[in-house]
Amino acid sequence: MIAREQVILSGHNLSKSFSKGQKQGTAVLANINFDIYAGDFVTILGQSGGGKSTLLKILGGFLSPTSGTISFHGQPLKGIDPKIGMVFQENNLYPWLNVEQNIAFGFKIRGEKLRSYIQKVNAAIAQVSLSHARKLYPHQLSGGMKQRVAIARSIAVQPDVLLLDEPFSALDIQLRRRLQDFLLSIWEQTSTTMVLVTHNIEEAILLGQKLIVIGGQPGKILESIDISASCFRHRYHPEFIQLEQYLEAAIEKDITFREAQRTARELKILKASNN
Ligand SMILES: Nc1ncnc2c1ncn2[C@@H]1O[C@H](COP(=O)(O)OP(=O)(O)OP(=O)(O)O)[C@@H](O)[C@H]1O
Repeated sequence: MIAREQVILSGHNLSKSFSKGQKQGTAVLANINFDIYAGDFVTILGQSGGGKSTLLKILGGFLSPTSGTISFHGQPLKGIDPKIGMVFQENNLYPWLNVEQNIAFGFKIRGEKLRSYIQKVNAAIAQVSLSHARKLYPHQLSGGMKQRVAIARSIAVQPDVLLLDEPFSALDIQLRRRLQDFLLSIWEQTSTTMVLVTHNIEEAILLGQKLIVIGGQPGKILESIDISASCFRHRYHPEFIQLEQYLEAAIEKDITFREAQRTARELKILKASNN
C-alpha cells in the first residue's frame, strides 16, 4: 500500500447553496471538513440527491463553494486544475474521435506535439487493456470499454488526484466488479490519489481505505471511517459485512430523517396556506 505522506486535498468549512433567481436557494452542503492524504483511496457514500456530486465538482474546481475553501497541495484551489482529473458517470467521449484520439485529446488541445505525449497515451491504453481497440470509435465499444477509455483519458495526463463520480453505476454487476478490480490495479500501479463517489455501500467499502458518509439536509459528514486492514478488499469478511449492515442502517436513518424533515416542511406550507 502507498505510504501516506502529506495532505494533498482538503476542505475547510465548505457549504453550498444553489440560488434560485434573486432568492437564496436551499443549502445542499454545510460545514464539510476533511483532509485527503496523497495516495489515499477515499470513497464518498450517501443517498441520491444528498450532495455527493456537488461536493466532487467543488473538489474538481468545477463549482465554487458558497463559503469555505479547498486547499490543493496547501494552496487555495481557485478553479479547474490540470493536476486534478475527473471521470463522470457518463463517459463524455467524443464520438468523432477513436480511442487513442480521445485519450490524446487533452494533450492536443494544449498544443503539445505528438512525440511529447504519444508514450503517455500508449501507456494509458495499455493500463486499461485496450491496445486491441485503439482505432475503434465510441459507438463500437461496450459500456465498460467506454468507461475504461474515460479513465485512461484522465490518467494519461498523470493527475495527482482523480475524482470519479459514480463511474460504474450504469454497468451491470459483473462488469462493475471487473472495473472495480481494474480501478484498484490502476491505483496500485500509479499511486494516484482517488476520490470516488458512490451510493453503493459495497463499492464504497470495497474500494475505499477511507470512507466519508454524507447525509442530512443540508448534507454534512455523518461518518468518517478508516476501513480496517483485516476486511480491506474482502467482500465476504465478517467485518466487511458488519460494516455494510451498519452503513445500511445509518443511511436508512438518514432517509427517515430527511422524509420527516420534508413532511414537516410540507405541514408548514399547509399551515401557511390555511392562514
Ligand atoms: N446546478 C444546480 N442548480 C441547482 N440545484 C442543483 C444543481 N446541482 C445540484 N443541485 C441540487 O443539489 C442537490 C444535490 O445534488 P447532487 O447531484 O450533488 O446529489 P448526489 O448525492 O450526487 O445525487 P445522485 O447520487 O442522485 O447523483 C439536489 O437536490 C440537486 O437538485
